[in-house]
Amino acid sequence: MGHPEEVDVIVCGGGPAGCVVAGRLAYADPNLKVMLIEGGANNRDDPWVYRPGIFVKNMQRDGVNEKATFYVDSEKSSHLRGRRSIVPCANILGGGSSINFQMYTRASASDWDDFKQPGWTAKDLLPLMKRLENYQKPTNNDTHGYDGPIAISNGGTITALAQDFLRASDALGIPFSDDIQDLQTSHASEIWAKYVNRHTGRRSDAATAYVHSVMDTQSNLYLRTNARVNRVIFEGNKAVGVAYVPARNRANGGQLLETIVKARKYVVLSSGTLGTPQILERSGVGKQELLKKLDIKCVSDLPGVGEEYQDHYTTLSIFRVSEQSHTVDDFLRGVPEVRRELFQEWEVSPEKARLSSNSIDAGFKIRPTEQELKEMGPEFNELWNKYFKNKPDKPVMFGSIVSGAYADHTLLPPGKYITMFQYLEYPASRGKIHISSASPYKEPFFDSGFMNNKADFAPIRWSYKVTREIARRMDAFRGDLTSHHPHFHPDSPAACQDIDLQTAKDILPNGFTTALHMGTWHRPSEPYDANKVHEPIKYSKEDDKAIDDWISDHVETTWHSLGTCAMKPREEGGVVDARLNVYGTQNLKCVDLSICPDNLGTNTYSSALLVGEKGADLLAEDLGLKLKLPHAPVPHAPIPKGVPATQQLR
Ligand SMILES: Cc1cc2nc3c(=O)[nH]c(=O)nc-3n(C[C@H](O)[C@H](O)[C@H](O)COP(=O)(O)OP(=O)(O)OC[C@H]3O[C@@H](n4cnc5c(N)ncnc54)[C@H](O)[C@@H]3O)c2cc1C
Repeated sequence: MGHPEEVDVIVCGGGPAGCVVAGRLAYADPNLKVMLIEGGANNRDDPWVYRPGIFVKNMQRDGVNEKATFYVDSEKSSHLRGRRSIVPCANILGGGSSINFQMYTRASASDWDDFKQPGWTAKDLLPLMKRLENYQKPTNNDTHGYDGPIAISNGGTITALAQDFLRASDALGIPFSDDIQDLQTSHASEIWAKYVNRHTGRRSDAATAYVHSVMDTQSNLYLRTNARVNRVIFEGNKAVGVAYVPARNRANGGQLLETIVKARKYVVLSSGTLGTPQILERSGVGKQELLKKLDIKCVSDLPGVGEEYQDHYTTLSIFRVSEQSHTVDDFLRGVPEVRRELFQEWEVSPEKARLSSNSIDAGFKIRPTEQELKEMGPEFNELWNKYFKNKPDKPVMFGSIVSGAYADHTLLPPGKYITMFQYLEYPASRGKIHISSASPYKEPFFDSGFMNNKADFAPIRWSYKVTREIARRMDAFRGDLTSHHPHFHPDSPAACQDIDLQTAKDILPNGFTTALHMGTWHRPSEPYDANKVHEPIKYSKEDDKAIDDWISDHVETTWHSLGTCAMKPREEGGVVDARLNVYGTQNLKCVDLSICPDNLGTNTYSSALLVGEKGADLLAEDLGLKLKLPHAPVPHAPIPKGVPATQQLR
């Protein structure tokens, strides 16, 4: 079917927020013509999307994986000891929800209240949080929903390592809770839920939930993929359409090959935190001086566009575990028989298969004690007093355990691993993104801003220590993988220790070099026994410095970009108002995580969906529509036939 040249609403960018808006509006009124334009490929029925356990593959930067765009810092950062950070971002229909790690968490109530915008308090948003969820876990609070299109469950399996982690966390004063995603809990651990449908074993992505579901039953939702939105077309300051170009500039002698589509009622920008500000600037909405320099006609002078970029920061430390542990290392390494077994298991019974899981089964949210605060230095304490002290629902750090090494296995010795993730939830550092040319094919100027505020070091340092203490108290623990830890002085009591000799013999029982005396390379300890671990490791000032250097060298994105088109007053650098209208324009809204004026303490898929739901409500009001609840039934084709598929390794 050819695409119309004019529709009612154009949604630019098919991430979670864009999918919610396009799907909800099209489903509300079959006579409303809605077009969704997405820069990446269609995700429909792609087994490399819908099988939860293969998610790591989406992060391969090998020139073949097209599901992600990798934003690289334009300049080296002195805060990262001369390194450039890299922020991967989705490039596929469904956006982040088609490639993300599927970890389900939610922001604290005060995060939304802190936006200080009418209609955006946690109380206002709670009904929308509920209407998007198909919550498939037992719970004893009233904040979840059961009839929505997005499935949340524990996935196919929970590893014994997760229980080991929860017991060890409890020993350290982090109590177990049934549900720490109740918008209030800020210091507890839980079995970490996943965006996986427990009945089908599939990833619960936003395109399947909101877009394919509507396209299966109605014909008023037009989907254009592999098409990059170049700019919004204005008449005066009124948005009346968009111009898009092919995702690859490989024809037409390098000239722009624009296709114009008209929008009778609204243009919605949902191209994500790193995409939306670029479209705005190319369209003449941004800082006047920048637009002038690039010869772009200014429609609205908004210096806040592209500023105040935020993320969450991750460090990861890797530990050895016993050979008896169940980890996904051999699957990730590509051991053929293990891979075949797991893929076949998924084809036969996806609802209970190991692949119907991300192997991230447990995690915690934590706040420091008074004593810990004293050790965290003046910069963090100042931030604490301003930001956290009177907001008891805000955690400072998240932590989680992966049952395997989240790392390139070619760099690791044989054996089994767990990875401890430490996530800083409310960094004080800020970055920015701006176009460097009017061409949609030119790389933008990007500064992630990671660690450019000193206050961000102390909480990461603290949580590195906490997760190390947890690992040591786990029954499965067999040492630190020294390459993935700070380089402490060998004489320090904090120095990392690798596997003991028994574990070495378990890994390579017939190896001629197992337990070889080359003492400087392997510093084996006494056999590990978690029952004997009672005292925490003591760290000197020098050790803390080693941790801070390690943070500078290895801190990474948590893939939770937000904040570049903030919803706040125009005179404070705001880009959109509380109804998500772009200041100084008409018929133009931004609906994605770029609109967040402050950080949200959560893995951000839930928040992107929520912003999409709120945006859909606001647009429905503007258009005089009533959204239909529940949403269209979510398709799950092709239904597994109980036989192994042929195209498993592509
Ligand atoms: C690798 C990774 C792992 C993550 N893990 C988790 C997790 O475990 N749990 C969790 O809760 N969250 C996770 N997230 C975060 C979550 O997925 C994102 O916060 C969420 O997807 C953001 O939604 P969005 O709608 O704002 O934008 P995005 O998801 O970024 O979607 C924007 C879309 O717009 C498209 N686009 C961009 N520019 C253009 C253009 N010019 N024209 C047309 N289309 C364009 C992009 O291709 C993309 O599809 C992860 C994200 C990533 C990338």
